[in-house]
Amino acid sequence: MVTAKVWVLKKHFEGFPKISNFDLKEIELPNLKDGELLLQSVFLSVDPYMRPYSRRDMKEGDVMIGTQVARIVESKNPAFTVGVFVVARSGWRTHFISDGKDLQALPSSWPESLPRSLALGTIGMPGLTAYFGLLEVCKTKPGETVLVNAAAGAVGSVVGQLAKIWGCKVVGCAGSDDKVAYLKKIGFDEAFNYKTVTSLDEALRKASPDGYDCFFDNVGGEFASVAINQMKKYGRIAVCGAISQYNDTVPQKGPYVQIPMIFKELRMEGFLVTSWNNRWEEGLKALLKWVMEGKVKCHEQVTEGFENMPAAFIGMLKGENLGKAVVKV
Ligand SMILES: NC(=O)C1=CN([C@@H]2O[C@H](COP(=O)(O)OP(=O)(O)OC[C@H]3O[C@@H](n4cnc5c(N)ncnc54)[C@H](OP(=O)(O)O)[C@@H]3O)[C@@H](O)[C@H]2O)C=CC1
Ligand SMILES: CCCCC/C=C\CC(=O)/C=C/C=C/C=C/[C@@H](O)CCCC(=O)O
Repeated sequence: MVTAKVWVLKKHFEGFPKISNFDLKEIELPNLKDGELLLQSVFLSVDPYMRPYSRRDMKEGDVMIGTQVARIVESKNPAFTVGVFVVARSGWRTHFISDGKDLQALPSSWPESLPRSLALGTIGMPGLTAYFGLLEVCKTKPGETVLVNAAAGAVGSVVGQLAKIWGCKVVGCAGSDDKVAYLKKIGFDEAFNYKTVTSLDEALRKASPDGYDCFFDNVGGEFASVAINQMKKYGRIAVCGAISQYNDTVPQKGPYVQIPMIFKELRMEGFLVTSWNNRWEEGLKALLKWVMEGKVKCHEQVTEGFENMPAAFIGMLKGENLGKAVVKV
């Protein structure tokens, strides 16, 4: 019998998550039945969506939702062999049993030298979010100017690099000087620390005096209110996330966007990366190629130890991560 460790949501979040919202439990896993697999998590993802989705999808006592890279350690399913690595959506667990239906194998061309944790970030759901958000929502054209916030994160850092590959000028903002330096290192044309600029309006105007053709919004709130007034005519706004609001106990006002939307004939479109589930293979293949060619640089914020999952999650929400936040078990 294998004992799995799991993190459960002990108490729904009120405002910013706290360590006390979580409880670490042990579960004795049964012996495998025919067709089943036993897997061990090697890397687990902590993502912003877990904060709003927990209230919508979970009840207290449930195992926290989430994805992991896991290794097959025992198999009673001829389609899966011991030692193979997959991406699963089994939540915050060290070990789990699967019938194989909900597992995604890493791309067959995944090189041994490439960290498998990237399957949770640049060459995974966040990278695909950037890929489809730019390609299918922003529909960037060469020579256009793209703005992205939370730009040093899992999604934002890929947005900026893909926009560069696709011939755009890229402006990014992030919440620390180290992150701004990183953005310039990976090719952003302009980058600034939104926490220290005296005026966001001036910082955006200085970065691109002619304004923005595309705005890839990961943050929402006040930032969006300011940025929308600097969109060019017929600009496109991809509403990817609103992390500035996930921990609010009282909904923020605004942003009041109607006048610039009309006057500049803007298109603002919310999207979920899961809308392109049937094209994830296409995106992963492209992202893997760009990473191997060195055209897309990756950075991970690795937290060691399953026991530190809540701290890694809270840290990411506070902006302590540069690049994709993952937990190494
Ligand atoms: N629509 C979709 O399908 C998907 C949407 N998303 C969304 O994309 C966004 C980025 O996700 P992801 O790349 O995984 O996360 P990141 O790796 O970017 O980590 C979150 C970052 O958000 C920034 N942040 C946190 N709070 C605030 C705040 N109050 N104001 C401004 N910035 C803040 C911090 O960076 P900083 O230092 O810049 O403050 C923090 O590092 C999220 O909104 C997420 O919900 C992600 C995946 C799929
Ligand atoms: C409930 C309000 C939600 C408002 C928008 C919040 C977040 C947008 C966002 O971050 C969406 C992310 C989607 C991620 C999808 C990931 C899947 O691959 C796995 C989801 C995990 C699971 O369903 O178990």
